Amino acid sequence: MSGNKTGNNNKSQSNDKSQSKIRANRSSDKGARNAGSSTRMQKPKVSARALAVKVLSAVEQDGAYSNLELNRRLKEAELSSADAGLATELVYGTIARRNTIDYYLERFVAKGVAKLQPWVRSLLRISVYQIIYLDRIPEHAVVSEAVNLAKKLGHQGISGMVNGVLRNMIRNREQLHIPSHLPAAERISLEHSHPLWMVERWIRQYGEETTEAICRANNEPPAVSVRVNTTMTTREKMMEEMERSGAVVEASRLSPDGILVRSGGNMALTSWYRDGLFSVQDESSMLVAEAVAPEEGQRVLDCCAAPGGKTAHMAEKMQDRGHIIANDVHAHKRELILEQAERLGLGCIDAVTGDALDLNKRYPEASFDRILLDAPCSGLGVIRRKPDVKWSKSASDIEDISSLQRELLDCVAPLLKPGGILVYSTCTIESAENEDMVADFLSRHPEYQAMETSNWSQPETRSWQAVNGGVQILPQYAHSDGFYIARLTRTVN
Ligand SMILES: C[S@@+](CC[C@H](N)C(=O)[O-])C[C@H]1O[C@@H](n2cnc3c(N)ncnc32)[C@H](O)[C@@H]1O
Repeated sequence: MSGNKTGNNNKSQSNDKSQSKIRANRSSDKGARNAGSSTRMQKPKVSARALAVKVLSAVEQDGAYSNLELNRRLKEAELSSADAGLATELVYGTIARRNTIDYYLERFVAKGVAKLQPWVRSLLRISVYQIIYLDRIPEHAVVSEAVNLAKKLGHQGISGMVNGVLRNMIRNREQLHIPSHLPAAERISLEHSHPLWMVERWIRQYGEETTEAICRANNEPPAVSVRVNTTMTTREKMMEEMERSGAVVEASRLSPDGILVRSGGNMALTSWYRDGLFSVQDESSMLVAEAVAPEEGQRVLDCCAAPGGKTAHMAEKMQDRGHIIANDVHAHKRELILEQAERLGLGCIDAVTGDALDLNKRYPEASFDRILLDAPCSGLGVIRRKPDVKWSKSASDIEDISSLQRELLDCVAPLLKPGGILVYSTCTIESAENEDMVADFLSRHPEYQAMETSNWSQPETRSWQAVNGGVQILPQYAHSDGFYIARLTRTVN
């Protein structure tokens, strides 16, 4: 019996290991391009592991965003591409697997993980991450690197403790598994490293099996995909050009404008990107403009537009003919929208700053053919890209953001022309922010109706759960981000 359990766990760990390997390859791809011509011979200012420890400590202690902190420190450190890849892997992997790692560490750290100094905790976590999830680094190397770093950052006592904990774990490796007899929520939370409250919430919404699939998918490395700027080229031509240069690409089955890039380096650093031939965007996110289906010459309102990915996609679909008002509450984000528009050569976008809750005071009733409300949300659909979201959000954040979403919908609803289309989208999988939100809106707005999802979706997406004119995309369906997209119309009075 126990042999079986261990067997299962080993299997899931080896799958996890191969997933991490893919993530590492992708990271070092990214590192290679990021490092660019500055791949240096001289000794780097800091090692990959020291950098990862500093980033993780800043995330935990100061609430820093892992991506910003990592990018800033990578720029300063000038690591080789391989080391930049390792540092990236250690930061994201350790954040993604934090629950599981701490569960294992807890048995070996005498005074408890919570009582450790933040940098020591981070050092132990990255070391356990390497031991469990990376098969390319020998265990003895993990221990000696950790001990050396502990000596450098602390003192002899700490390095001795680090040495003892890690060696003890390696000696007792058979203890590193999650008991299968635990209640489902607890087991999923520990095995796939998600907070218990989140797992319990998803089990209530989706059931155990789907919740486990969501959590497993959230630990996969995200795919790289680009959206072709159809005002400049076609998907076929773009794919041919990318293949000629050695990239491995395939056409997205979700979006007619999307290309999946299986290998080819950091797409945002290519001349194609600089010249505006494509944008880097997740496949689920590309479906939003598909649902809006803006037509040439129309007047479109994008209520919460920054940084402008979907605004630009809508402008491309309109062949840059018509008028899109791209609004965002943050003045500094207007620049981001303008940069996108300029890079992509799109002139029909008018970027404005203001609270979307005031849009009904700024524009006359029934003045737009299309409205996109890509609402601020809890972001629980993009955990693969931003694993910190798991640990930084709470159930009360979902309640707070839901009440803003409700107000936003009410405020922009009168601005749509009868017969027009309003798309409400989020990058979360929380029903309170998604189908329940739309059901509540429809119950209070008899002038609105849900539209058939099959009119805008691709054959691939037709089997996905469709409720109230909306499609709930879960991350395991097509290995794309979790999104909700609802398409509503205002009936002609
Ligand atoms: C999900 S993001 C939008 C992403 C964007 N649609 C894209 O595709 O690039 C939500 C945006 O809403 C903005 N936002 C938050 N509250 C807002 C409000 N009250 N009014 C207008 N914009 C708001 C945020 O600044 C953020 O940029």
